[in-house]
Amino acid sequence: MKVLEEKGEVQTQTVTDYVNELFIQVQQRNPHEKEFQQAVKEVLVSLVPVLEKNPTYIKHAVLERMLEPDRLISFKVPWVDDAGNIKVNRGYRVQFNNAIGPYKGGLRFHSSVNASIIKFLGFEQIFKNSLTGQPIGGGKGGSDFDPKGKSDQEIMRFCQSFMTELSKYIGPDIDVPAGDIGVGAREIGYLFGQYKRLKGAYEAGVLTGKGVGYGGSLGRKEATGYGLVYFVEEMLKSQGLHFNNSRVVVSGSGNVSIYAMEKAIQLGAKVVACSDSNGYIYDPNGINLETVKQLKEVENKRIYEYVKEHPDALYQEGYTGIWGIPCDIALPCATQNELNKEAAEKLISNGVNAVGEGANMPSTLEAVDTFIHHNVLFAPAKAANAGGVAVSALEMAQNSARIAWTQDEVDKKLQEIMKNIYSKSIKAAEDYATRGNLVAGANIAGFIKVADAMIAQGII
Ligand SMILES: NC(=O)C1=CN([C@@H]2O[C@H](COP(=O)(O)OP(=O)(O)OC[C@H]3O[C@@H](n4cnc5c(N)ncnc54)[C@H](O)[C@@H]3O)[C@@H](O)[C@H]2O)C=CC1
Ligand SMILES: O=C(O)CCC(=O)C(=O)O
Repeated sequence: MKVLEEKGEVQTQTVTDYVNELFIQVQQRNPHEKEFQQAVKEVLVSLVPVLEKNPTYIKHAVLERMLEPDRLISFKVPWVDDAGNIKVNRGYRVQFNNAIGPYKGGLRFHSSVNASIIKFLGFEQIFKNSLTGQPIGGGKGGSDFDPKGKSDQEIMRFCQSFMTELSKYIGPDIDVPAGDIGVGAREIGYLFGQYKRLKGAYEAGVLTGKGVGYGGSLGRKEATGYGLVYFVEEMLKSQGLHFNNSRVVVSGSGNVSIYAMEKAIQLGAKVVACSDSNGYIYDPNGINLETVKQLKEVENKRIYEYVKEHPDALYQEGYTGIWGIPCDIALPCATQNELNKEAAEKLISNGVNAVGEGANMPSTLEAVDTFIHHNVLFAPAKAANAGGVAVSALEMAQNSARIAWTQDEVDKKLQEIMKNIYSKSIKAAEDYATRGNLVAGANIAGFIKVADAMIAQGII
């Protein structure tokens, strides 16, 4: 491909051809991995102006090297259920890129988990982690194990078996997993216990999201949801808007969703709807967060139970209908591709001002284009949900220094990090002629730091 003249002018068409060819290679090398291909496509399109201005990234084959994970580990996870039956699940860890720090990213336990989902998450994590400004590379992992309906003892046995294999590949300076869908403080506790037992050493920094009593950071539980709202507030402010007095719809009712609702309510918003994978609730009086926390964090119940305590609220089966509820701000916080073009159009026709992605890749490519085309303020996941991993990196820092910061100290650092990510993304969008487009800005700013580190470190 003749695009490598470092000093010569590189034609727009040529770079676009180069990027298109790269995408075809990704499709051929990763057939059937539609989520991974989707995540790659969004990034490649954003990077065209960067490659035009800096052909050195093409010369050094930075993208070719970045699109191939350093390694994808897949392993057997045998475990025994309460009835004595032997079960086998598949575990994964993708170690995508460690140019700027140890691999870092969560573990997802959900029946839908496969290589494509783990690779899309790991790929996005490279850019997100770079945006935080902290020394963390990109990784992700998980299993097709579904914790729903499993007893505590079954979950413990599964986690112990999973860690028995995973422990061969991780370490505080190698790869540091954390939680994601289906993995919270309970699972991290079991995983940490097994790692400690296998290594015979207390390596606190090997996992983040630990309980605060044994090396976890105050504020980690809240970090992704709070960080999302801090980011969106910054974006709203640029247009003279605020959460105060706004009407908000938040999908999901897990870790990210609950703390996004909490911070939005603290800032004066009225949150009128949330959901789980079965359906959604609409409460015209504003969601009672204590009830949601009790159902989801304590009792592990379905969201429809909410209406038993709040008779004015309505429950609807199906999770996409939530986007038909009129709101000023929509925060998709459940899972990938939960918001499609049709849902985006519905939100727009109902007058939505802003969308902030708490989940990873919750909007389809068509939905993102629709929001941008209609000038809806749009905060992409890589930037907007980076608060979780950012506080994970703060947890690693506290573990290394053997100190513990207060909730307030952590929260101040989180606010600062989210503001920086916002301004970095806005500036990158402006520098590369995509003014106001945070999708492009976040991809570009995240990419440049990692790409420069890769070039500095040679062909590896
Ligand atoms: N936990 C964290 O720190 C971070 C999580 N994320 C992303 O946020 C999203 C949510 O993660 P968590 O809150 O941690 O998980 P969680 O397991 O605590 O909650 C997930 C929520 O999404 C719902 N859900 C799952 N599949 C769904 C579907 N198909 N339709 C509708 N709802 C569905 C579940 O019912 C639950 O309410 C995921 O995309 C995750 O990758 C992103 C950054 C950090
Ligand atoms: O805290 C972490 O390391 C992981 C967070 C995560 O999985 C994510 O940002 O999607």
